[in-house]
Amino acid sequence: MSNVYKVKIAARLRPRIQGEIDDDSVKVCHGSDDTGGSSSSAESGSFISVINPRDQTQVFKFPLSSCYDQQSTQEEIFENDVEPLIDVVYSGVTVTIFAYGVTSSGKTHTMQGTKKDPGVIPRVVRAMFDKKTKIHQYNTSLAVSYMEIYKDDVYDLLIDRDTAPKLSVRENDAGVVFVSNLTSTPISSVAEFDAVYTQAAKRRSVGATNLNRASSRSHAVLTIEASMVDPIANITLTGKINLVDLAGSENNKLTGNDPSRMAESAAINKSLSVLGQVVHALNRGDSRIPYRNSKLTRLLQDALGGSSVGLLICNLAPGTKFRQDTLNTLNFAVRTKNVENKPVVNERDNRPAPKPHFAAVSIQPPAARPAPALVQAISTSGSGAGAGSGRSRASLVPVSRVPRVSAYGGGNGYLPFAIAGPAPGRRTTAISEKGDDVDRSGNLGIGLSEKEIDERISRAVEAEVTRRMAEREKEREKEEERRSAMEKQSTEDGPRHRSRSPKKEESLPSGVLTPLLKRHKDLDDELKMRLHELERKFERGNKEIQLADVLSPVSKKKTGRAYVALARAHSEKGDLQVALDLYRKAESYVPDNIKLKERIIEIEYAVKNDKAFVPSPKPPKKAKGKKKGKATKDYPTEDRMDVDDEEQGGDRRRAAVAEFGMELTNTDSLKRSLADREDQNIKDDDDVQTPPKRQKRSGKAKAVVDSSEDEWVPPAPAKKGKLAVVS
Ligand SMILES: Nc1ncnc2c1ncn2[C@@H]1O[C@H](COP(=O)(O)OP(=O)(O)OP(=O)(O)O)[C@@H](O)[C@H]1O
Repeated sequence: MSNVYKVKIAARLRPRIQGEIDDDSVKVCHGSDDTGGSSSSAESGSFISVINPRDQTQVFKFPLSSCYDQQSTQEEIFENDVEPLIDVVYSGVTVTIFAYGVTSSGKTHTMQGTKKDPGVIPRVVRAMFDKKTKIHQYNTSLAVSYMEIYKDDVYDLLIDRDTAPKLSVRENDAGVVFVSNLTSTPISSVAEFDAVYTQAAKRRSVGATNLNRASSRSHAVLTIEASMVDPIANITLTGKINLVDLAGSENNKLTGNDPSRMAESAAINKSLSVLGQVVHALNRGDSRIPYRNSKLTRLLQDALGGSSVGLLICNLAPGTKFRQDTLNTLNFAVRTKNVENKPVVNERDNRPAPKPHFAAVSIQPPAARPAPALVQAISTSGSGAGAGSGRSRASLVPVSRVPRVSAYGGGNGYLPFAIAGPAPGRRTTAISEKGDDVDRSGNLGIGLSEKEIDERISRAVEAEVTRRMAEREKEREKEEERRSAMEKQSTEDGPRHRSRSPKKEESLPSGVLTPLLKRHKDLDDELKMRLHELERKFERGNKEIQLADVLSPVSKKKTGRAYVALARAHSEKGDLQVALDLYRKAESYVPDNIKLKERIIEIEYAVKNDKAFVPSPKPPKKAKGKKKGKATKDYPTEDRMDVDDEEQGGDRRRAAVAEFGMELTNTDSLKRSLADREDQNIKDDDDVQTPPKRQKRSGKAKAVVDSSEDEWVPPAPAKKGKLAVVS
């Protein structure tokens, strides 16, 4: 696998604070040193050891690439783990650093720090400006945005608290998640940033008292975006760094009984729990990752299993009362370190887009080229990124693990990773102000109205039906010829052969076959015919089902509706066989429609018995209830299948059932009974049985796995006094 970068994990144990009881049960160790140390290094094989709170003789060991002990400085963390990422940002890649940990474990201290002891954020900004002056081939500009997620709502921290509306998180067709209308303020110096940030940070804390928003109870996301315009190559690279100070997970018992506190706490725990589920699902390689279950994970999705570079700083508190939380945090850390991202360079081609040829109008995948060598250098996965230093436009491939992209190509405006509001002068064409995909109508690529599409479907269906009918007619003629040839042959062959011919059976003197046998023979013939028909239908149906599988629910309904309309028209004209075929096709798209099934039975009966079929009149509009409205929405009045006159249709159906029995009349029943018989054979042969309980049990197992997301579950007991390695 190329270009894979694992999320990097650092852990930092903060010093004991006043009044805190620290029993030394959490230690930072480096290499063979089990006693702790003062520095950390990715190469040292460092780990955190924690004494099991339930069994003091057992020690758990969590190996992580960077472990910082109580004496570690802000500078160390920045230099070891953060500074190398600045170059990654300037290569056009998105970087996300997030601080995770229980309340008061030191997340804000690590990310923000104090004036005297600045943390990651101010250091990153300074480094960004320093680096900017060294990049000469680009015209580089920086911009900042800052938001918080409070009780699963997103607020802009760069605008006045009183006027700050809830912002919506959106995703365009290219899979880019962004915050609609988030302010992005250009900054030209560290001082300018400081002014903006100080103001915003105040808003956050003011919110804690006035508007029921507290900094420690919201997730704060600060984004510095670097736009690098290369005037010679006519491209723009956009690198970003998202600095996320997560709210602390906390024990509800400690938050007090204040209902609003409890609600905050529940929201925090829920979003962090979803974060855990996302990591767990990524580790399991699930096809569905529950990013959408919280705003936090939606916004962080690019950093977890996406196309950005991620660094998770796990903050740990030394106090005994935090021991269980420390284990939870470390458990989360070891899981996250297996999450893989596939970073891409966000590059926009500034050349005007060529006029699209009518036959090739489609949404262009984004420009993405392999992440630069710098990403390789910082990658701990060892898999290496592609070189990609050339400026030529790379092939347009989706690169993230989940089908998602970081840039929007096709000569349109660039839309950066997740957290982005509409900045002035850009991302104008790919995404509208409201975050809607401007090309929504063009999604179909051919600018047709729904009516035109329906008409086209109808025409295509009609043409296909005509073709198939002609085919069937030819087959019938051939069959007829074959049969008459056989008959001729048997007549010529004389009495010996004639005695074995079916004709002979038919010509048996009356009374030799009892009426029962006669009926048996009729049923046998009928069954053969039906089986033959079923086989053909199965083949045909398979194709329809395959097509139905790839259509959206709306398209399925539309196609089903088109078939129903055509079928109805044919049944009115008296072409019952054609109508039947069309109704069956419709069934592939709307398999659960009972009325449609009934209609099929009725027409089958009419065809079989060569009887006329009069479609039941359309029902008068019922002026009540939402329920009816819904049905009408599914099927427009003229086409919908809930139009049967129960008495008329029901009689016919009952007659059909009486005549053929369900096995012969209702294809589903026949299929089912055949399938049942098949199943039974398999069981008899192999004695394979799936106990119904099994599913129940697996359900329970899942519940255990899920619950383990939030609560640390000790691994199988290790030998007393030994280390249990959690990796
Ligand atoms: N490395 C450190 N060195 C010195 N003091 C620290 C360190 N880490 C944290 N602290 C102190 O510990 C206290 C709690 O830290 P902080 O507010 O950063 O925690 P937090 O995890 O952000 O909490 P919350 O989730 O409630 O926001 C603060 O008083 C902070 O100054």
